[in-house]
Amino acid sequence: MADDETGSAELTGLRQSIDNIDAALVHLLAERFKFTQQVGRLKAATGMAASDPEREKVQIARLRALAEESHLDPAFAEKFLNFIVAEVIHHHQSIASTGAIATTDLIDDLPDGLSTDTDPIDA
Ligand SMILES: O=C(O)C(=O)C[C@]1(C(=O)O)C=C[C@@H](O)C=C1
Repeated sequence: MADDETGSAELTGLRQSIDNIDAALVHLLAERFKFTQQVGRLKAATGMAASDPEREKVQIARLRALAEESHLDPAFAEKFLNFIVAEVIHHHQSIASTGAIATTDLIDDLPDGLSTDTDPIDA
């Protein structure tokens, strides 16, 4: 087989694994947002604040340590968590003020390189 054919077959195989992982990430995020939606309802019903900076500090420290163990850039892990948590807080605020997650809500201050124009919850 010519080198370019070998390379292209290998690329296809690698992309299959990447696609599987991307699918798993979407499923995991969907489950996470289902749970945070319940947290948002609980917080709204009991008058708790949407955000909890102390909890976030613990989560960031834990994820940075896990990232280091796994040879993932800890700064990326922190940025990724912050991105998700910012969206969750937005949802919590929507639930508290309207009783529902506003699908038109967008995050304005995204970390560099991250952007969204859709809501992660397909409610
Ligand atoms: O644990 C909470 O209190 C949440 O609201 C969940 C969550 C998260 O997404 O992990 C979101 C916002 C808080 O600031 C901290 C954590």
